[in-house]
Amino acid sequence: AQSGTVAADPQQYDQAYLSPVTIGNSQLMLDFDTGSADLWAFSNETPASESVGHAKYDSSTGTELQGYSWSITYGDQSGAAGNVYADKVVVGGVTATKQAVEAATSISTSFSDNTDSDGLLGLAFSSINTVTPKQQTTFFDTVKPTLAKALFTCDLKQGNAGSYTFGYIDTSKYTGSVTYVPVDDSQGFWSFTAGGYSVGSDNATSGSVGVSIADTGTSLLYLPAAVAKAYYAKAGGKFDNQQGGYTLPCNGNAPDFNVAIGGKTFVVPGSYIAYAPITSGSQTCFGGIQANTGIGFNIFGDVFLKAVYAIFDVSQGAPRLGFAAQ
Ligand SMILES: O=C(CCCl)NNC1=[NH+]CCN1
Repeated sequence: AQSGTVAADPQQYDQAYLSPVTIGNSQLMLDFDTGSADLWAFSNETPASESVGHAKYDSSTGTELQGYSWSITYGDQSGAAGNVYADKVVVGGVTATKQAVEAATSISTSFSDNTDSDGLLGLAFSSINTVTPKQQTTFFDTVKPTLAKALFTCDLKQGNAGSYTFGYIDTSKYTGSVTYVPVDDSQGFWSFTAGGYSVGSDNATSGSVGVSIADTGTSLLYLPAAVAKAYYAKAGGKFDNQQGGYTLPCNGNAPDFNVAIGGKTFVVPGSYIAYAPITSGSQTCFGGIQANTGIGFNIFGDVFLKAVYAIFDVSQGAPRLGFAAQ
């Protein structure tokens, strides 16, 4: 049975985390994304003007799936589209011999401009894979039958290399016990229900955060408008239309955000919520917590995930998420 581990290297401000992946004879840095289900890469089929500075998948090692195509748009309105190949994909020693690899023929500017990232490796449920006429499986779903345990884990860190594992849980990566919650995969996401919250030292949680997805592909933590408002009222922040979200002082006094999941309280340090100066050198920071207005559910992105050890587990039949403090 297979198992393995791969580094998750943070970009500036932990905006995304990149992991080395071998596809055919190409070595690329991909953004592992539990909020989507396509494995796509810059490729020899990507216009040169859109792929400056990126490593590219050389599709000559693959078998083209004739007439297949893909097209994806993400929550932040970025996107890409292209053709499909079957090729060997290796992640941390775990091998998929015939993985659907989606070669980009067009890519939005936010991906072209981010030269650290050579594509995405989707880890949401294959039910939202965009390949047509025949939907394809994610890397995790492809290798799942060969894994020692049908699960993968995510150990992201603030400003330091973390890791993803496939097929095993690294018990040295967390403290205390793991709290498991049921996952509703009906929309293709790792969706769970978060409970009460509190701000700063008062640890008695109140209110209810609600339906949320665990999404490594999203940088920030998107919460109900009322929860975001309550946080920034205590953090001395404000909603800044010009910045398009809440901002707060970068002065190191931001309060922690505490949220109950499965009856256990998890703490997002205030330092993660003073996310990044709005412009270089500014004493005003863009907030790591923002309102989920227009999304329809909460997104527990990297600002939350780098505070915990997360286990994406389908080994019990029904999918579940495990969270532990790190
Ligand atoms: O698209 C989403 C949000 C799903 Cl609700 N997350 N994944 C991702 N990948 C690139 C930007 N965002």
